[in-house]
Amino acid sequence: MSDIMGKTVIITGASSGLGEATARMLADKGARLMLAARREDRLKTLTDSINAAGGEASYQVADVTDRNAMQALADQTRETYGRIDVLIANAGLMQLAPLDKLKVDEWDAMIDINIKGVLYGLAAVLPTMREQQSGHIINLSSVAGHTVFPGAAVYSATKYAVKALSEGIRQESNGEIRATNISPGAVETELTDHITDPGAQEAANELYSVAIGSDAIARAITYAIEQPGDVDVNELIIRPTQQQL
Ligand SMILES: NC(=O)C1=CN([C@@H]2O[C@H](COP(=O)(O)OP(=O)(O)OC[C@H]3O[C@@H](n4cnc5c(N)ncnc54)[C@H](OP(=O)(O)O)[C@@H]3O)[C@@H](O)[C@H]2O)C=CC1
Ligand SMILES: O=CCS(=O)(=O)O
Repeated sequence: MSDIMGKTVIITGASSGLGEATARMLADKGARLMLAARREDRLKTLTDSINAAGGEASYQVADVTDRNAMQALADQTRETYGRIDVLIANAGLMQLAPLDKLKVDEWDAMIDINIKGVLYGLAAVLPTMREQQSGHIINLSSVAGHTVFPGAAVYSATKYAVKALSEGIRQESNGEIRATNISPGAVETELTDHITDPGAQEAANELYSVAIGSDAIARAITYAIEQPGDVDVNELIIRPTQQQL
């Protein structure tokens, strides 16, 4: 199976931003979706809207930091659709602040969601993909996974880790699993809403003054999925044309 029609796709972090935009685009192209996040009201609204428009979507509430919940998500996807073709490990948290502020709880949360969340998703779907001898893991890294800037050290560390995981999956794929690392720059979503440090918020407002829309990233993810099965798009960086960082 090489294009999108009929492919079963799990999207974590589907309740807003990039996950929601990608869900809508893939549904339009005939993917069968399992949408996951913590906010059930958002997931239900999105799922109903996709199904009402003739698409095929289900949802499951799942916290990516809970390994059992991620396994249950994969199990439910198999039960609903019979297979798992693509995992989009998109759920993420960005809490920028200088290291001196010692926002250790925020460091923990970013490490848990951005790194362990990606790993728990991988652990949940990999056995099924091996059994199928095919699958596609799409991880959301960031421009911050390619460069570091003041206030972003811990967020960057998590996104460098995501990039390393994507490359590791590629190298160990044994020709069965495609691995795509997506690195967006500033995109208009709820991502910056979780910054608690006023100085970092101000810097983020400046960086995000040139932000582009979520559809740009949805198109990049769609491009990676719709390639023929022997073509593995490994790395895409998508920035606003006006972004300097
Ligand atoms: N927007 C941007 O400029 C950029 C974004 N990215 C990355 O893209 C990804 C998506 O972010 P974006 O759409 O922008 O931001 P949003 O804040 O809009 O979306 C984040 C999503 O992650 C989900 N999420 C957060 N924590 C958890 C958790 N513990 N368990 C399950 N789901 C969780 C949220 O859902 P809920 O709260 O309902 O659980 C939400 O759906 C992130 O990995 C981010 O780092 C990378 C570079 C740039
Ligand atoms: O992940 C966030 C995008 S940027 O700040 O690194 O450009």
